[in-house]
Amino acid sequence: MGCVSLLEMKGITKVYGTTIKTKALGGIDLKFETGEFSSIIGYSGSGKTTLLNILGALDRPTEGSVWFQEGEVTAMSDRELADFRNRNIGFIFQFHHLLPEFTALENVLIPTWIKSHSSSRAKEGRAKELLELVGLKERLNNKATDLSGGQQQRVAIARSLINEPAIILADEPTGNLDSETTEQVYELMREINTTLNTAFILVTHNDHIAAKSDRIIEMKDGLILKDYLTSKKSREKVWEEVAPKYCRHCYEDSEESQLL
Ligand SMILES: Nc1ncnc2c1ncn2[C@@H]1O[C@H](COP(=O)(O)OP(=O)(O)OP(=O)(O)O)[C@@H](O)[C@H]1O
Repeated sequence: MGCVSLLEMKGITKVYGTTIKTKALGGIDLKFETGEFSSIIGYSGSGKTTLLNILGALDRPTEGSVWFQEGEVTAMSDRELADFRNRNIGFIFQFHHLLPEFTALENVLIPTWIKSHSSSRAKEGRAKELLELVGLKERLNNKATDLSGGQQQRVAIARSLINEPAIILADEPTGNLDSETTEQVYELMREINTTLNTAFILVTHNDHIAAKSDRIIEMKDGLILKDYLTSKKSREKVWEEVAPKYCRHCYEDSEESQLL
């Protein structure tokens, strides 16, 4: 049984631990399509990161299956998984995991050291183009440690794109950035989404970013509480419903907002 969506999970559960067990995901079915820009939201401990890690084949579910187009990801060996991830999925994390002593250009090229289909000159050319796309044309040869937090995250975004993945998974990509840089990083992800048709799935606590997504998936206790497919027109309406729980600015003093 294949799948026609870009990425699909069927009946996914995840239990951590052997003696003390924590059920992080309680049976999830989700489909993601090419070019979708989705945000996963929910309180701390609701299972967002666990879900993202399973979607990205960084972790295996306890039960259920994950499909990428026609192939079953959960049936792959660890070696096949590593190759699958490298070819199809880009990752952006809150802490960008750049190699500090390497330049911006070298950091972007790291994923290509494993996947070597094109010539190194072509790859370097593409890495330079991507660094230009993220506004770092003048910083190619700066070491990662000599860049600001926002610039480092831009390098991480360029790096996530180097193997032309169909999908980018981002866990709190703006978690440690100020609001202006957050907005710039969001705009950049959107530009990539529209120009390259790359699907994005973000785990975010940032209500501005979630509010602008095409789709908002709300999790609670390891389950999908709601899955809002929004058009530009309906986005405001959806957010009016979701915001009372997640919008820090609207409900700064509420007990629930402290959990975010
Ligand atoms: N490696 C692990 N071992 C044991 N339990 C874990 C592990 N990772 C997560 N959990 C538990 O699984 C549940 C879901 O965690 P997860 O990190 O997916 O939630 P989250 O919604 O991403 O939270 P946050 O917003 O705080 O990052 C939580 O109860 C958490 O304590």
